[in-house]
Amino acid sequence: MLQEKDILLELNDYSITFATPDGEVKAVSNMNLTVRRGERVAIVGESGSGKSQTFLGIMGLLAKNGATTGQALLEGKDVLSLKPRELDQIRGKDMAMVFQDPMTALNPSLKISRQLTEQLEVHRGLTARAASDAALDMLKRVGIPDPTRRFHLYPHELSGGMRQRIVIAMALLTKPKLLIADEPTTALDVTIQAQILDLFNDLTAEMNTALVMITHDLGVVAGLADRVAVMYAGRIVEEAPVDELFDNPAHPYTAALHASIPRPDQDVDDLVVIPGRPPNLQHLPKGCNFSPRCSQVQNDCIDRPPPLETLAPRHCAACYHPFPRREELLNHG
Ligand SMILES: Nc1ncnc2c1ncn2[C@@H]1O[C@H](COP(=O)(O)OP(=O)(O)OP(=O)(O)O)[C@@H](O)[C@H]1O
Repeated sequence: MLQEKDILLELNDYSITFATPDGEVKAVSNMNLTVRRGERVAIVGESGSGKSQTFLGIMGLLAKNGATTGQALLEGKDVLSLKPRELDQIRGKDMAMVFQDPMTALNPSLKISRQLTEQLEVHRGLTARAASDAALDMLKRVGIPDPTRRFHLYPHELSGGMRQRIVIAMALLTKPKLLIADEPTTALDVTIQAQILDLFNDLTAEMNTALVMITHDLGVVAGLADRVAVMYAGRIVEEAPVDELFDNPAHPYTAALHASIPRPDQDVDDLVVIPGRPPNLQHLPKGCNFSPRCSQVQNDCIDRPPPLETLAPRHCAACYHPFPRREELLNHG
């Protein structure tokens, strides 16, 4: 049974809209999600499904034309209702975000040393000396070779992989309770990607930091997350522990994503592609957002959006006609 003290983040009926000259864009619709302390949750979906905006909204970093409704409770406190100064206190201390491009977080004109120590002095009130020791120690932990020398370099003097390690060090320095990683390895080459993902795993586990990993690639979440939430056109369509999601995908969109993961023994020509395109967020379908592309669509799917319902312990899907569980299929021959 999930106890209140175990819950770190709770989204309740959380929505994001953007006002544009052509009308309202509904980027995130009525989202409910819980992240426990120390848990690793992957948020998976195609480009434009609302993954990044969901968490930018929680961090108070939406574009000016964006607005949120509902609640985002961090340790019971609604971060959506905080004043900018109060949010500043929490951001960087209790929750931090790492992006695909490390340069979004680094100031090109400041040495690494300054960028790392500044927040320790501001948020933790450390002396310059103590902040410098702590920052150097963190550089060692994120695997920066020769950290004392690199400490005094500018960002452009480092490789992309090194810069991303610096950003991770920066995000973890204040020991946040929640770390949001938005496609943190997409810009890096494959070997470095694996190292960086290991680093996220090891350090967040060591600090009991909850990790939200945003990715478009369902193929990378095994081993990286405890639980997966699949998003489509601004809604969570399925949520389950990672093994359960792979063994028993219930939503036709998850099943299609699953089938489109390239396998080593497969020809490129045999890759499954989901036909059609996601809906326009200004004119969402009346029923299920996936219904225009869904292979299982029936009349009720077109009438009203399916609610997220529990199918098995900790496994929910928003579908009127979910795929049966594997054991049900076996029992029925
Ligand atoms: N300032 C804005 N004004 C209008 N629409 C916006 C604005 N910012 C984002 N959007 C829209 O919100 C939707 C969700 O975007 P979001 O970045 O969350 O998608 P995503 O799933 O993270 O995809 P990606 O991986 O491409 O970033 C997109 O369709 C995007 O066009």
